[in-house]
Amino acid sequence: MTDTNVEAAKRAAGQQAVADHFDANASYVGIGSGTTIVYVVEAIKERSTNPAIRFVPTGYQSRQVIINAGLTPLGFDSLPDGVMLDVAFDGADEVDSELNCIKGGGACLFQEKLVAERAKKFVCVADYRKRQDRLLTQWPTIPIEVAPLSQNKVAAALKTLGSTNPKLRTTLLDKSGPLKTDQDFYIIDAAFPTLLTRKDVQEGRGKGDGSDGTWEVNNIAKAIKSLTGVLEVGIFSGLNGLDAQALREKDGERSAVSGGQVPVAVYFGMQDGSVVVRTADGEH
Ligand SMILES: O=C(CO)[C@H](O)[C@H](O)COP(=O)(O)O
Repeated sequence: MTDTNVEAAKRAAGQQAVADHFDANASYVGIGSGTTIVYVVEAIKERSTNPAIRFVPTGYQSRQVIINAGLTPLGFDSLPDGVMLDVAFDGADEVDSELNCIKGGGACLFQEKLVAERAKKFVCVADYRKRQDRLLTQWPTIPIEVAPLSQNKVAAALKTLGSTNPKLRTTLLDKSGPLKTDQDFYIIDAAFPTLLTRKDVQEGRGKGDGSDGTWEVNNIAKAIKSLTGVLEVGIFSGLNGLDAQALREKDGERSAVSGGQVPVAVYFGMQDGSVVVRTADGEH
């Protein structure tokens, strides 16, 4: 499989995700980071007719992609109070059968989570390499954004949680030192054994709470997030945006405080040119 085929798979995923989830009358659209999102923006550009539409980026690279496409960016902190994004699109490093994702391969996880949670619908686009049953199957580590001062302390705590080799991410030129995120924080990439899904725990494949060496996705995300010095964890888990929104509306609360981190759908561009769509109901 050549790089050209991987790029074709990404483009096919982006085109179909936009065809299914982008409404040309939308007012606010979240745009994530990475290489696949470029194809989403390309497809949006072909369809967008509303001159007042605004695109909320998840970091520097994402903002540049929006601007280079001739679209108008809007900072997350400029969104009007109480307004949710109509939809947010983003890439993923790995996706499990319950639609939990690992993100942060491009070091943008904090703003990506802010944007995903602010969207009525969060949609992911990826190529076939990211389509797995469990997280940490092919993608090796959980990216974690940490305050520079806390890096040693967090790395030690990650080892006690069972991470074999938490590593500070450096720039491509190793000698230039630690990579800095858009928040001027560091990234620790922490290897753990393959993570269990909720179903795995229900079916007795492990306790999933770390006590027997197994971790379920939501449990490890919470355990890492609770460490002082951790800004955000590159695991997107829990309820999806539509479920979270339905719960808020049922409870009579329509605020834009928190949507879901889990996509309602993930579009995987496949090696044969087709696109597989994974939702809570399965794949088609
Ligand atoms: O989380 C991300 C950046 O932090 C990206 O969305 C993720 O790494 C996917 O990137 P790509 O589309 O290049 O595979």
